[in-house]
Amino acid sequence: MADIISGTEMRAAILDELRQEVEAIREKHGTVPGLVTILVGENPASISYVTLKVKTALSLGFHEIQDNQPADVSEEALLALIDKYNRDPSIHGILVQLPLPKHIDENKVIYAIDPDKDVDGFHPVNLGRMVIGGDAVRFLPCTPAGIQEMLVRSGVEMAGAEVVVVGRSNIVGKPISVMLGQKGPGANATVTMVHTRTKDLAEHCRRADILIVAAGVPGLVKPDWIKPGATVIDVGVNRVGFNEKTGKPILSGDVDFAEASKVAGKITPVPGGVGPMTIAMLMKNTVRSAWYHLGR
Ligand SMILES: Nc1nc2c(c(=O)[nH]1)N[C@@H](CN(C=O)c1ccc(C(=O)N[C@@H](CCC(=O)O)C(=O)O)cc1)CN2
Repeated sequence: MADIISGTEMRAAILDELRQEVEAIREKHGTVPGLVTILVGENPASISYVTLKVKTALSLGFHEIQDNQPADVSEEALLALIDKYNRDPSIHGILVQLPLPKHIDENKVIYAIDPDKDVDGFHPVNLGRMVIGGDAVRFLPCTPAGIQEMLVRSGVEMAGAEVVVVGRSNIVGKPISVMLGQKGPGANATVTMVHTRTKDLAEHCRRADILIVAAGVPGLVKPDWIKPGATVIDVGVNRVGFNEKTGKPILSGDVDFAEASKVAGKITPVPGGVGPMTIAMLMKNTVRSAWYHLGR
């Protein structure tokens, strides 16, 4: 049976490390990292992610502003709000929860965030810095950064490994493909990015020493798509039903976890895998941003 890579346990360790940094910032500068989370509308998944982010930020002692806007807020009003936080010196990180309602141009909103406060790492300036790599990097997108951190902390050898990434989103597939193919520690892999329209998708997956699945299709990857002993990172957090007893959604990954565990060497669960790491990395980026703004 595969070893389970627990994002929940790793998140706890990372948050402990960050708590010490928050203390160091407080002692040195008499202030704390400031994060604003902007939520538009009432998408249940977004509400639950933002609630987790706010709770985590407060548990670390951040200055946290939760700015909720109605679903029909105008694009203009949202851009004005971002401008306000861009100019607020107590705020080091601005997060706009995605997806946004259809009448708002997501790219316009992302571009409006000051790249030096873009703790999501979605602004083209930060994506460009990520592609350049090395010292140019400022904020890595949170889910890919969480995946890389999980691999490093689990002792998975990436240098020379065959990595197959299923999915080509701007949030996960594209950035993680670049990051793991970079020169440097926790990288140097040979990366293939595929998607649900790739011919012989299963065949590509079978070559992977590290298989990263971010397609948003529940149960897409079957056990016979996995090379025996491979590391499988399941990024899918799909809501496939609702548990009336617990009052919580039923979550399923993009990988058939029970069967895949019999073939893989290491595997991440859903829930409790990549998701918690996404939030830990957001906190890490916000602490990093505070250091930058305070002139470390
Ligand atoms: N502005 C952003 N929007 C979105 C991002 C993002 O990084 N920035 N990523 C996703 C959603 N996401 C973060 O916002 C996210 C997804 C999942 C989790 C998580 O902890 N999942 C838990 C289960 C939680 C549940 O009950 O639903 C788990 O996997 O264990 C955190 C954050 C899209 N939007």
